[in-house]
Amino acid sequence: MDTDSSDEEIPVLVQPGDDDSTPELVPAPDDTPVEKVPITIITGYLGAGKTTLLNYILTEQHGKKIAVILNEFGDTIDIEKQLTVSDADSTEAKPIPFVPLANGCICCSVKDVGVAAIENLMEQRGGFDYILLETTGLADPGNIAPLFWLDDGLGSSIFLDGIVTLVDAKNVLKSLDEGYGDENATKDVGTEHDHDEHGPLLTTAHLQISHADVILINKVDLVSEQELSVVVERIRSINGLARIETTTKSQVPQLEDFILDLHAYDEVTEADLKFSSKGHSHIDPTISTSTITFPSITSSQIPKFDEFLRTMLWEDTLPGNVTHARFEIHRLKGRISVVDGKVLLIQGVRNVYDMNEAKGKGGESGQEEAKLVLIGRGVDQPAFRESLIATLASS
Ligand SMILES: Nc1nc2c(ncn2[C@@H]2O[C@H](COP(=O)(O)OP(=O)(O)OP(=O)(O)O)[C@@H](O)[C@H]2O)c(=O)[nH]1
Ligand SMILES: [Zn+2]
Repeated sequence: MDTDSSDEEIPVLVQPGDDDSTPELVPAPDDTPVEKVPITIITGYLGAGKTTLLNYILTEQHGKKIAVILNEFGDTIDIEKQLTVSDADSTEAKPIPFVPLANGCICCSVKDVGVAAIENLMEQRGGFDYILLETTGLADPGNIAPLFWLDDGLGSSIFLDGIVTLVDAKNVLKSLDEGYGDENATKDVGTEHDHDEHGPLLTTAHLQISHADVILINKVDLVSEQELSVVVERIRSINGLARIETTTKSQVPQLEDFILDLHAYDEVTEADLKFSSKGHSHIDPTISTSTITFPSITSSQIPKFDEFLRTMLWEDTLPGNVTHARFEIHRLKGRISVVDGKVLLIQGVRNVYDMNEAKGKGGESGQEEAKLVLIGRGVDQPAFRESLIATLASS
């Protein structure tokens, strides 16, 4: 089942001159400015199909030399089998062992996805032009994503292209409701100072879904159509921004639409925000997506808007005199129109955010509605909009 029927028959991207099965990409000479290498984070609960997806990508024609990074050991699935385990206890100091794979791809494995490991990988420039990172099943992508989403340092050679989350159609509801097998599951919102032992359960499955740019609901062969629609609805209610696709054996119809070159962090289009505006739902008790709409702001209100974002994301509170319950923001996207015709694009992961001016003009000058989409816990409170409006109006 395709949950996004708007696009079909999108042509496969072909590298110029690539007409056989062994694409040759010419490494850039040392003195030319090198393009940033995209990294896609592949996350998903235990056994959801991450390794199956990587194997699938590596055998498909995509005209890219992909470096695959696995941050898990002891897995017995195909890719892992090809790894030399000699460096299993020390990946920091030694060069990362690379294993050549089909299609000119390479595979390496690091125990912890540390900055050092990636820098090490980047020294092999020219050897690859895309990085796929498979996280362990219990990883919280909100902790990993900001590592690759920086303005300097690593960010100069790598950019975060997107987060893809695999979901096991058969087990995901159990994971969300019971935190099955999940040592990270918690009922607290926020800090250790404010325990709420009766709050709804926050599981790793929630975190992986809430941070995703693309969600692949895999193993659809194991569920009925009715069960699947319950799963789709639940996931959509948690993350109203992500693109959702259903798969068997992780076989995505188009790699370029769902995995590679998503550019999920450098553009915020109106289409990106359209799903989330279909009203609020409370299907999942823990995480939801909420959209705040408001009129265009003036240039002089931009610092006020920034103050709202900073307070919300860095201080976990809302500016202005509003009362609100605790909240926790995982993902944020916005298009804010300014009356002079500019459009500001906002992107956030946890407490990291970025505000840029859109390259082209938005809609009609000053006519586009401003829209801010929040994904997280407790985001569905009217206080968010009240605080924003009050902060914009303050002097
Ligand atoms: N029935 C069915 N089985 C699948 C599907 N996709 C993957 N599997 C199987 O599910 C098991 C787990 O798949 P993996 O790709 O190893 O999952 P993973 O997310 O990498 O697992 P971990 O790394 O252990 O967290 C394997 O035995 C796969 O063959 C599917 O669509 N349907
Ligand atoms: Zn795996």
